[in-house]
Amino acid sequence: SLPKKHPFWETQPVGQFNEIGDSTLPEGPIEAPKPLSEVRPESYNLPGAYEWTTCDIDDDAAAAEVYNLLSNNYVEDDENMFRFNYSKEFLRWALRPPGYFKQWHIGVRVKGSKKLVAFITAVPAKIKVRKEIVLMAEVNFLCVHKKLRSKRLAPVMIKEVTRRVHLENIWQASYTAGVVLPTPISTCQYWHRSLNPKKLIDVGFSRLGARMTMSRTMKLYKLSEKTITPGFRKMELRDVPEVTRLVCKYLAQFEVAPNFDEYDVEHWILPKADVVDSYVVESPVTHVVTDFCSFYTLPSSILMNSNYSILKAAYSFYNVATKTPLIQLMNDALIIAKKNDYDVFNALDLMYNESFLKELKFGPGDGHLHYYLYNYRLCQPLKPSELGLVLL
Ligand SMILES: CCCCCCCCCCCCCC(=O)CSCCNC(=O)CCNC(=O)[C@H](O)C(C)(C)COP(=O)(O)OP(=O)(O)OC[C@H]1O[C@@H](n2cnc3c(N)ncnc32)[C@H](O)[C@@H]1OP(=O)(O)O
Ligand SMILES: CN(C)Cc1n[nH]c2ccc(-c3ccc(F)cc3OCCn3ccnc3)cc12
Repeated sequence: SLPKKHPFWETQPVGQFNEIGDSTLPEGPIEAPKPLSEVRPESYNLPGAYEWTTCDIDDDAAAAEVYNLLSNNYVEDDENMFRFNYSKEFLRWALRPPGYFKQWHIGVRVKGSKKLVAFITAVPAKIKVRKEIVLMAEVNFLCVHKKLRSKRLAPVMIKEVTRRVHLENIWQASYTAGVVLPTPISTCQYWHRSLNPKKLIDVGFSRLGARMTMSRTMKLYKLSEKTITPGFRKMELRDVPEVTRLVCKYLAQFEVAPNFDEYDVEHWILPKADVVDSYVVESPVTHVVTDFCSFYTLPSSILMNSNYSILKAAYSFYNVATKTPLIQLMNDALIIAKKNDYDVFNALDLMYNESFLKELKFGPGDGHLHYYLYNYRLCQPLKPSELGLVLL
C-alpha cells in the first residue's frame, strides 16, 4: 500500500480522502458518543521536557504570554510577508463566549523555564448542520513555536483538546485552516478590498496594476466621506433582540451556520472597541431595524518592511440586508472602515458575499480557507454560498 499521507488524521473520525464520493456512507456523526467514564481521565503524554498548562486569558500576564506566542509564531501568508497579530482584547473576546470553559484554553510550557511554547483552544457553539442543531467545539489558535515544529506536537495538542471536549459530553467540532486536511466540507476563497492602496503597494500586499499610476490607483479605490443609507448607525445594546431575529432568520437558510441566541448576539456582534464593529439600519419612519453589517479587527504584522510594521485589516463578519441592497450596506461598511483608518477590508466568498465582491472592487486573495467538521460526515462538500459560519 502507498505510504500514509496523513498518519494522524487517518486515525481520526473525519471524512477520509479515500471515502470521497462514496454515497453509501451515511451523513452525520461518524462515531457514537462514549460514556464519560470511558473518556481518558488523564492528559495525553507530552515529550519529557514539556508540561500542560491552562491559560487564564483573564489574567493579564497569561494573556500577554498567549499574545506573544501567537504574535511571533501564528499563521503567516504563503509568502511569509505577514503574520496575524490578534490583540489581547480580541483573544479575550474570541475565547470567552457564553458557556466557555477555561480548561479548553490549553497551553504547553517548557518544564524548566515555564516558557509557553504551544497553544490550542476550543469554545462551545450551537451549530446548525442541515436541519440538526449540534453542540460543537470550535477549535482555533493551534500554534506550536517555530523552534518546535515537525515534532508531531500538533496531534498531541489535538488529542488533548478532543479529550477535554469529550469530558463535557460534546462529540463534534468545527475548524478552518489554510491547509488541506482530510476532508474539507467546503473551501472558500478570500477577497481583499483596498482602502489604503498606497500603503498596501508599499508593503507588497498589492501590486500596481498594469498601465496604472499610483494616483490613478488611489482614485480608483476612493470612497465618499459619509455613509449613504438613511438610519445607518452603530449597533447598541437595545438592538440585540431585533438583530437576533434578523441574524437567526438569515442564517437558517445555510447548510452549516451558527444558531445564535440573544446572549450569543450580545457577545459576538455588539461593538467592542478595536475588536468588533457593527452597524444597524433603523428605518427612519418605523424605527424598525431592517439590516445590519459587522466586521472584526485583525491586524497583521508586516514582517519585512522599513516604513510600516502593522497592516490594519477589517474582516467581514455577519451581514443581513432585508431592505437595503446588500451592495449599498457593504459599501457603507467600507466607508466606515476607511474612516477608521483600516488599510484593507477582507471577505470570504461564503453566504451572499459573492454578490458584492467584484462590484465593490474586491480583488481575489492568493489562497483558500478550508472548512472542516470533526466526527460529522457530509455526503458531498458545500458550495461557499451554502456556508453561514465565520470562524475568527
Ligand atoms: C469533539 C472535539 C474535537 C476537537 C478537535 C477537532 C480537530 C481540531 C484540529 C485542529 C484545528 C486547528 C484550527 C486552527 O487553529 C486554525 S488553522 C491555523 C493553524 N496554526 C498555524 O498555522 C500557525 C503556524 N503553524 C503552526 O503553529 C504549526 O505548523 C502547527 C501547530 C499548525 C502544526 O504543527 P507542526 O509542528 O507543523 O506539525 P506536527 O506537530 O509535526 O504535526 C503534523 C500533523 O499536524 C497536522 N496539521 C498541520 N497543520 C494543521 C492544522 N492547521 N490543523 C490541523 N492539523 C494540522 C498535519 O496534517 C500532520 O498530521 P498528518 O501527518 O496526519 O497529516
Ligand atoms: C480563520 N482563522 C482560523 C485564522 C486562519 N487560519 N489560517 C488561515 C488562512 C487564511 C485566513 C484568511 C481568512 C480570510 C481572509 F480574508 C484572509 C485570510 O488569510 C490571508 C492570508 N494570510 C494569512 C495570514 N496573514 C494573511 C485565515 C486563517
